[in-house]
Amino acid sequence: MISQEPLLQVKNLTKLYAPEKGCEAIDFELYPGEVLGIVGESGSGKSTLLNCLSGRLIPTAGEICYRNRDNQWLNLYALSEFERRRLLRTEWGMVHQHARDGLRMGVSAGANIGERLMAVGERHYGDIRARGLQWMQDVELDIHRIDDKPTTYSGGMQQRLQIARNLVTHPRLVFMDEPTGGLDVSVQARLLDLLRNLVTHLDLAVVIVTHDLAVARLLAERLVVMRHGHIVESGLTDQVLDDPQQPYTQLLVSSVLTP
Ligand SMILES: Nc1ncnc2c1ncn2[C@@H]1O[C@H](COP(=O)(O)OP(=O)(O)OP(=O)(O)O)[C@@H](O)[C@H]1O
Repeated sequence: MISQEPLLQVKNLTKLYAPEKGCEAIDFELYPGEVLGIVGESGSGKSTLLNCLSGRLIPTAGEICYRNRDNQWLNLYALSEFERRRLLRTEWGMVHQHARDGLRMGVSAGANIGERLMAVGERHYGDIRARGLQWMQDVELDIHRIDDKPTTYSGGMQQRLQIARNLVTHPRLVFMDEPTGGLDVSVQARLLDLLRNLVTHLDLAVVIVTHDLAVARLLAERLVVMRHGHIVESGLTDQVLDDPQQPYTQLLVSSVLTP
C-alpha cells in the first residue's frame, strides 16, 4: 500500500568524480512499501547514487531526507556518521551484490543473523537463536546449518543468509545492489521469487540497483533510468519498459546496449 507521505526525498543530489562520472542533479521520492529500480548501463552512476542514498558516500551537493519511525524528517548528511550508521543497523538494510561484503564470514550463520538483533538491543540468547532459526527457514536455508560459517555455503545460500541478516530487524527501507548478480540463472530465479515474496509480505520500501531489466520488471514498481550520471527517464516500470520515451531507454530495452 503506498501512503501519501514519502519515506525518502532526494533533492538535487550530486556526487561527481569527473564530468558525467558519478551522479548529478538527482531528484525523486520514495514512498513506504514502494520498490524503486535504478537501471542503466555500466558506469552510468547507479552505485554512486545508491551509496549516497544509503549514507555511505558523502554527496558534493543536494539533500537526502528520510522520515524515521517516529515520523521525524532527518537530513541524512546533517546527521553524524554515528547516527547514519545507526540508521543502517536499525531502520535500514543493505544487501550487497557480493554476500561477503554484507556478511561476517568468520562467524556462524546464526551469529550473522543474531548480531543484528543484538545491535537493536535484544539480549535473550534463546529468543535470538529462535529468531535466527525462523529466518533461516523463511529464506529456505537448512536450519541444521545454523552453526556453520558462511564460507561453507554456496553463493546462493550466502545471498539468502545476507537477506535474512538484513530483514531480521524488520527494516523499513532496504537498499539492494545487484542482489542476484553473479549467480546461476536457476539460483537467480529462485532468489528473485523469494525476494519478491518477502518484499510484498513485509511491505518493505526498496531501492534496487540492477542492470538486468528482467530483475527490474519482476521487483520494481517504478524505475529510474540513468545515463552519464543523470536520470534520463522515470516512471512506472511497465510504462518505461513497454513504451520507453527516450532514445537511450529505447536502446536499453531493445538490448542494443550491453550491460
Ligand atoms: N571512487 C571513485 N573514484 C573515481 N571515479 C569513480 C569512483 N567510483 C566510481 N567512479 C566512476 O564514476 C562512474 C560511475 O560509476 P558507478 O560505479 O556509480 O556506475 P554503475 O552504474 O554502478 O556501474 P556498474 O553497473 O558497472 O557497477 C564511472 O565512470 C566510474 O568509473
